Amino acid sequence: MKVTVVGAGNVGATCADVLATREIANEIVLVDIKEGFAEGKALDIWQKAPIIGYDSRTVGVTSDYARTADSDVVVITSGLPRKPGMTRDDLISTNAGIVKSVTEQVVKYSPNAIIIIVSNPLDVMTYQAHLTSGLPRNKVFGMAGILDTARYRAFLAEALNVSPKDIQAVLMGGHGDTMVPLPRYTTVGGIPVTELIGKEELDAIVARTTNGGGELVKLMGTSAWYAPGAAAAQMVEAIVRDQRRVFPVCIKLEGEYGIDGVYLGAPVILGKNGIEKVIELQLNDEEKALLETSRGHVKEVMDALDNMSKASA
Ligand SMILES: NC(=O)C1=CN([C@@H]2O[C@H](COP(=O)(O)OP(=O)(O)OC[C@H]3O[C@@H](n4cnc5c(N)ncnc54)[C@H](O)[C@@H]3O)[C@@H](O)[C@H]2O)C=CC1
Ligand SMILES: O=C([O-])CC(=O)C(=O)O
Repeated sequence: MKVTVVGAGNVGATCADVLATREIANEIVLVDIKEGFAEGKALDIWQKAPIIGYDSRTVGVTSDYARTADSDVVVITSGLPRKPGMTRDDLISTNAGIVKSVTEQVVKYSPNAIIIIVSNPLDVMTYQAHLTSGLPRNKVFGMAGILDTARYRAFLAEALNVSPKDIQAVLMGGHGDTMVPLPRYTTVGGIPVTELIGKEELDAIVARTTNGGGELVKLMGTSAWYAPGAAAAQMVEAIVRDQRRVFPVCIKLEGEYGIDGVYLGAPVILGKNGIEKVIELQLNDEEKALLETSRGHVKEVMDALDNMSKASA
């Protein structure tokens, strides 16, 4: 299996490192626009192989997409991260151009690849990649839900003093302030979380999760990368190993949840064809209202992208 990761910065290099360390693909190509940067990161990861003990090969290139040809999966992380005081949406004008030009090169050399978008604003950059690639929705989708639920699971594990492995959770909606955590679907070793934690503490954890990216931006001056890179690698693994994992993923909804043509997080089955199935939960009225708010917000940003594209045409 051949996997390309575009953007050799914090998230892209971490993703490539997890892919190599866990031998998820035997060939991993890292691409960046900055001269020599991807080459250096790939070489460093390859030099870690004898120490940790893996044989996945990492190769770095500067904008040489011919070297990415016939990739099975491509992860796009290229683009600016936000700084304190910014929202993810503030990145739209710069990152839309980057995601567009990168996607053009990716599909030119790997027309059959499955594309996973990571660049922000996530839902709208996934829309951009879909517009540029012309790929069906099962082959171009975004990473956010695994990260958002991982944060939520980590906070809960700390509060309950249990292993994060035993916390199962799903969330929906856009990757931003309007994300829709679903505590009703959270279990701890099969036990509904509401039996183990009080409402006030759970509400505080949900609120911290919603602001999970912002908390790290404030602490570090740039956004997170260890968990995001690992989350993207976990999606690649589900695809290349045809695991049929159930994850929340950003996908174009086509009638599910009564929503058509908007990119939002929803639970799916992820396997060798990319998105194998969108799972429809029976949301209650409160959850439906939160999802509607999220839909409205993401649609506004999608419309802003359409207007930007018209203005520059
Ligand atoms: N979906 C999610 O949950 C998350 C998304 N992100 C987003 O991922 C993106 C990357 O974040 P970081 O890795 O921290 O940023 P970074 O600045 O460390 O790395 C970005 C890399 O993209 C490269 N790049 C820029 N234009 C390019 C082009 N045209 N072709 C190839 N490479 C290009 C840059 O040279 C840089 O090395 C940001 O947009 C960030 O907001 C970050 C964390 C989580
Ligand atoms: O917060 C950011 O800008 C990066 C991101 O999407 C996250 O870490 O959730």
